[in-house]
Parts: sequence; structure tokens; C-alpha cells
Amino acid sequence: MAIEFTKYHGLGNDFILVDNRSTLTPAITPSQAIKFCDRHFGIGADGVIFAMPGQNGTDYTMRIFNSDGSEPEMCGNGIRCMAAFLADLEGTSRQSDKYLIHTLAGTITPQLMPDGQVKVDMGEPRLLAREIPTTLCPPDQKVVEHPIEVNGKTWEVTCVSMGNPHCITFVEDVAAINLEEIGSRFEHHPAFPQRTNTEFIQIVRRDYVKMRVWERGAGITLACGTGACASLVAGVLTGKCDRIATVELPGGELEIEWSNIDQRVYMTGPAERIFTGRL
Ligand SMILES: N[C@@H](CCC[C@H](N)C(=O)O)C(=O)O
Repeated sequence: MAIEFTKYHGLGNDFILVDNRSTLTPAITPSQAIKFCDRHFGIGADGVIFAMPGQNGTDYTMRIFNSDGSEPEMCGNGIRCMAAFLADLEGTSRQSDKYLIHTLAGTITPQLMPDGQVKVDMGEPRLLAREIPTTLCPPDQKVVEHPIEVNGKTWEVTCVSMGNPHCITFVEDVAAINLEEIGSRFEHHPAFPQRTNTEFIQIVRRDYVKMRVWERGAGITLACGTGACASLVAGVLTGKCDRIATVELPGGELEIEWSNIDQRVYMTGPAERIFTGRL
């Protein structure tokens, strides 16, 4: 079997993109995705993304396997990469192209901007415990600065779903967090039945925060788009952030807005092609 692929990244969050436009069956299996993502024995990536035919009136469908083979509902940096991939495949100019993309988190709309950035309508955040999902609070309550015991310490967490689950903790200094040690403990905490992505946020100003992330199914990554959106929402819910802020990640910056007009979250950032290959 030969697979053609193109590798893209969004702020160092890197993906193998596969042209899967002829069928809704992914070209490779989750166990093959684990091998492809291996940084020593494979291509190396945080995930594999399949560009598939649209469903329910959308232009395309995006499916993604994490580097551990699990399938998340959404990926923010990934959908920017998917928009750039589609523009490359279609040979269109990258100005003002907007795609309606079907995902397991609903329809998401990335738009290619004249400056080469991609702006994504990420939809409305989901805030109730049952929507995260988490058992930290009763199902119809929001989880805002709620205590959780992890690794022998009590943390105050705020939980937000951007289609996928995020558990956010505000800290004085993100550099001081031992992410290697505690990331996986948050991910697999019994309060999160579908596991969770975990973000640590340092407020620099109301409109500028620093973030480090441990991703469900991928571990430490250089950036997480859904995580940046969820963190800005958590910052607003806790009164720490304005509705528009820059999120600084190890791989670079994202501009995030939680609109108080339509309550949707908008994310703007880069998507870069790295190389094309055949495996
Ligand atoms: N890096 C992504 C998120 C990918 C999915 C995540 N690992 C999960 O399992 O939910 C992003 O940029 O949003």
C-alpha cells in the first residue's frame, strides 16, 4: 500500500494530511496512524488528518486520529492546516476562501485571510459538566474554579468543551509547571470519562496570556487551537481576561475572540505546509 501525504503545522502542532476526498473511510487505520506519527520510526506528527467528502450540506469532512490512535471530535490547529491543504489541492488562490467543514464537534468554518493566516469560526463553547464531560459538578452546572485533587495537590480548574474536553488551571508561572509529570494524571483522572486536554495559563495582561498544554492522546505539544479557545473562555468566565486576547504558546501566538454578539469563538493563526511525501 502506498499513501501520499502532505505535512503541515500550525505553530508547531504538526499533522500528516491525507487526501481522502473520494471516500468517507479513512485511508489508514488508527494503528497505522500511531506508526505514521512516531517521530523515530515514522513520519512524525501529533496526528493524522483526513480531508473527506462533505456531509449534511458541508463542503468537506475532517476526521483526525491523535498520535495514540484515538479519535478526537475537533482540532483547532488541524482545521487551519486542513483549510490550507484544501486550497493547495484545489489550486485556488488563498484569499477569502471559506470552507464549511463537518466534524464530530459540528460544522466549523475556516477562512483563508489575505495575509495568509486562517480565521476559524469555532462555534459556541459548551460549559455544562455533562457537555465537557466531567463528574466534577452536577451535570447541568458550569465547572468554574472547582477543586480537583491531582498528584497529591488540590488545583482549581475551569472546564470548557470546544467539541473536545479541556480542563484549565490558572497559575502564577507556566514555566514552573512539571507538565511531563502531571499532564497525564489530569488526562486520565476519573472525573473525566472521555479523558481531557489540560491547559495551564499565566495571565500576563487581561488581553495577553501564556499557555502550556498537555493534549489528550498526544501529550505535550507546541500549541493547541481548541485549548487556546477554551482557555480564553475560561479567562472570561473567571473575570481574568477580556473577550479578545492573544494566547502565547511554545510554538507561537494565536488571536482568540469570544464574541459577545453571537457568543461564538473565533481563532486566527497560521498554517504552513512543510513537505509532501509518499509512504
Ligand atoms: N491540537 C489540537 C487538538 C487535537 C485533539 C486533542 N488531542 C483531543 O484529543 O481532544 C488543537 O489544535 O485543537
